[in-house]
Amino acid sequence: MPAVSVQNVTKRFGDTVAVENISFEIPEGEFVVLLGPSGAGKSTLLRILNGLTQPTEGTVHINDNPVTGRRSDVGMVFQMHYLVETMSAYRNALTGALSRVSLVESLTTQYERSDKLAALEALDTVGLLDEARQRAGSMSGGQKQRVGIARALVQRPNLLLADEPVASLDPKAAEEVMGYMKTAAHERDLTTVASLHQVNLAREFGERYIGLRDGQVVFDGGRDDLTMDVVDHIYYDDEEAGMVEAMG
Ligand SMILES: Nc1ncnc2c1ncn2[C@@H]1O[C@H](COP(=O)(O)OP(=O)(O)OP(=O)(O)O)[C@@H](O)[C@H]1O
Repeated sequence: MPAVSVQNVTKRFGDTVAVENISFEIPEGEFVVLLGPSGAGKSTLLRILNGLTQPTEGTVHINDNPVTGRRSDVGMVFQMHYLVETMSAYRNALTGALSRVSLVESLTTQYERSDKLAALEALDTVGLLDEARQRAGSMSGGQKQRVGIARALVQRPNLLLADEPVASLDPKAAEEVMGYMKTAAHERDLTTVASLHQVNLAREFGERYIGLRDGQVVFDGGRDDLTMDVVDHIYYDDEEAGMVEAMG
């Protein structure tokens, strides 16, 4: 049974076709990178996987269960970390546990001991155990993003999604954050789908690549198949790709 199964998924917004007849399966534990130019449909696809957006056509299954709405077993890391800046890294990570409780419970939250341990474990995974008490607002962009990953891990997800998680970071911090995300995924055999704009990072951390263009899958393969020609094909139309080639 694949961890994720996407079958003939199309999403239209009025006349705009954001995602067109996409199908793929992801085995458990695979680290997939979504590539594609702006507007290719990456965020829409991630939101469909998370149940935040309903496809116009087609189906998505996670561990054989159809995705029909927001799922608590899908963790999400965003470009903007959305941390509570006045709270500590630990408290922020702990809020990942809220996805499993009802709204009423969350207002009077008494966290379980197992959740507190999970928060500390997750902070350890992202290399921030020593900074657990530090206020999120006083952390660097890379550290904040790592807290965001820890928070998603506390959710105990079956699937981890990341929408351009390092787009606002400098290259060194971006590489560090991706390294921690990969480690976290491997340690937990956690199926991961991350969209990335930086092809070099994608190459370094991805195991499989799904290239989107105009809402369609134009590439699905491993690192060895992700040649420069393939990257050009994903990002540029044929005329542009020819110009890029000619420029050397
Ligand atoms: N809520 C919406 N309403 C209308 N159109 C939308 C909506 N969300 C996305 N779109 C359109 O769907 C297409 C795909 O957008 P999407 O944000 O998924 O692309 P993307 O690959 O994530 O782009 P980027 O890298 O810039 O984030 C675009 O044409 C976009 O304008």
